[in-house]
Amino acid sequence: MSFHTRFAFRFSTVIIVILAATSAPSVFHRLASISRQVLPSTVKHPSQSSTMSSSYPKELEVALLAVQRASILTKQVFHAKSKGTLTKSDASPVTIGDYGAQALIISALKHNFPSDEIVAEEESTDLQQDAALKDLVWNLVKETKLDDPSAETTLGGSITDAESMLNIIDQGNSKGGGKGRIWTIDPIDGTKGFLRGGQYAVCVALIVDGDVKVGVLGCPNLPVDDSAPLEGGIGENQSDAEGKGALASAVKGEGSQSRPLGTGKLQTPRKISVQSISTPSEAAFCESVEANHSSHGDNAKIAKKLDITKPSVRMDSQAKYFSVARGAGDIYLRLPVRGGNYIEKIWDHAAGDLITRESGGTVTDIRGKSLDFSQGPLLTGNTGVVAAGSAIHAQVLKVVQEVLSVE
Ligand SMILES: Nc1ncnc2c1ncn2[C@@H]1O[C@H](COP(=O)(O)O)[C@@H](O)[C@H]1OP(=O)(O)O
Ligand SMILES: [Mg+2]
Ligand SMILES: [Mg+2]
Ligand SMILES: [Mg+2]
Repeated sequence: MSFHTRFAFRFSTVIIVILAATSAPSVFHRLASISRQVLPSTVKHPSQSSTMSSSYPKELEVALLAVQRASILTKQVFHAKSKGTLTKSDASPVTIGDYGAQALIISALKHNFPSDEIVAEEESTDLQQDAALKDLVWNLVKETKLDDPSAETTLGGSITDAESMLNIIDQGNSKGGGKGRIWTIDPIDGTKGFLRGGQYAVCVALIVDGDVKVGVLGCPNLPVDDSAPLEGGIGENQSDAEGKGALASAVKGEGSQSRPLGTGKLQTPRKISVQSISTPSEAAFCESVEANHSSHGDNAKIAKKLDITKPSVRMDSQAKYFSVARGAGDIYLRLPVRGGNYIEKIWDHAAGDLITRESGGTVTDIRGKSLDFSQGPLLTGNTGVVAAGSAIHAQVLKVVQEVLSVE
């Protein structure tokens, strides 16, 4: 790094510390006031909520609270002018929000389920080499708390210092696979969306013997209202203003739910389901903003063949799965980019896949195979994703296969 770059970076990190210190109380105050205005009904305590009837009650409760707490942290970074962004070796961005959210989620999971394994997106190597950035993440992590002390007690696992925080970030280094209990975490899915002020998601899922059993998605910039229309454009300038912030969850075989994201006690959940359309021509498409993540051209050809007239809505992250699951969108296609060789990661799909299926959707790859989470961190057995309501999935898949010439 040149002297000038280093100076600029140090200067910007100092600014972030100042911004974080001065803006945190107002952000918390605003969040509290949003939850009072928009979220009238709260459950008494998470353990008394509808999570009680679940076959994974503790796992669901901890995952929901962990995502909620991590989202408080990401929202602070979302509002900061500078987000402490680094570029990883695969040229993708990572921010202090990604590191901080991962540390908080892993500490809660390890505290509650010490023998479970974790496959998480980030690792601490770059932070170890940058003391200023590390301190920035540590300041966020140690300050971020749910505003319900009993929920904080449930999560437990408080982190003692910056060095332990690095160690905790690296406890997400399991190789995954098809045996045992494995959590997968994407602390910020859609980091590019996060940076451009669009959609992003905090994602946690529990995979048991290769099968996703629990999935939670925190989407701070999606509307609370499940019936709100999909927001158009390319997902820019979406924010967590009043009425935004939704938390989706599902347990295998038990359906899926949505609730306001909130900042403390879990709010009362509502059941969600895909929209009951029986012909794809009525469907609304969601697709990636990034053209190198999914082929926009092939999507357009498929939409045309299906006689879809509504313009496709572009948004980043697993917010697309959540949108299809609650009937705001109908079809999410993630099609291999021609000439590309990207293999999807489990943390980018596990929670969204389960939430969509538990909402009455079907999720396959372009060959019609279910997503296979038993192969390690990568979805090596799958190519692309086709997610849609079960009533239209077969028709959509057929056209996907025609357009992509899938044998
Ligand atoms: N070349 C790529 N092709 C497909 N997905 C990618 C690629 N590079 C990064 N991703 C991941 O795609 C997801 C974003 O997808 P979308 O474009 O649908 O929002 C993110 O999980 C992002 O990781 P990350 O978690 O680092 O943001
Ligand atoms: Mg990333
Ligand atoms: Mg991701
Ligand atoms: Mg990520």
